[in-house]
Amino acid sequence: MRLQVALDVVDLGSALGLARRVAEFVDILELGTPLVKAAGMGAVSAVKAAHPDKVVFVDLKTADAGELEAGLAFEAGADVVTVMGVADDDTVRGAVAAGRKYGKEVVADMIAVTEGRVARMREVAKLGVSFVEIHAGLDEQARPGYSIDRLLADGREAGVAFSIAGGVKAATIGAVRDAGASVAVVGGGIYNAPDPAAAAKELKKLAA
Ligand SMILES: O=C([C@H](O)CO)[C@H](O)[C@H](O)COP(=O)(O)O
Repeated sequence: MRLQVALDVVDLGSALGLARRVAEFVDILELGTPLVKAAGMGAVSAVKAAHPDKVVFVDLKTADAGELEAGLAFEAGADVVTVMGVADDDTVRGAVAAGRKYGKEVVADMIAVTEGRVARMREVAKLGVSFVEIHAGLDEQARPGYSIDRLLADGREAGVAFSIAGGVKAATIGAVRDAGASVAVVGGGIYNAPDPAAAAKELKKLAA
């Protein structure tokens, strides 16, 4: 299973600093949505230039104009972008069309799809996304009683390639791997750690 770090910081300097510390232990560097909104597509180019050997994942969370938004990120150097799984099918198709044009990948982020999530994951897979991200966002995680278990259950049931995001940490990354995920996404479990590099190293070992 591959390890993806979500660079959920809001300025490019912090993102580059965090990426530099953890890159050797991760497979995928994600520019989180807040970073993209704060720093723009220039941040995509800067991270790719600093880490040409890493997969650069740009969490656009596109909800409309799929081909246009995905194309902007691919032009800037993204290897993978996200489109909202809850978006219109034509938005997903548009992002996928941009991916085909640039020879890059599109992931459907299933954040906010709670009812009928497995069925929707199968639909977007048929629309051509490379895999789905089964995701509980930061607001959902903050609610009392949040558990990653439902994400894992949906992954096991779906029969499509998936990643898991939603507060993954050392205590849960083994269960993410055992559920069959291709990628574990970790944000706070790395950037909030006292030593992000040590946390990433440990997570990589546990993910293997
Ligand atoms: O995508 C994310 C979130 O919606 C903020 O943009 C996070 O990057 C993702 O949830 C991973 O972060 P953690 O949940 O802190 O591991």
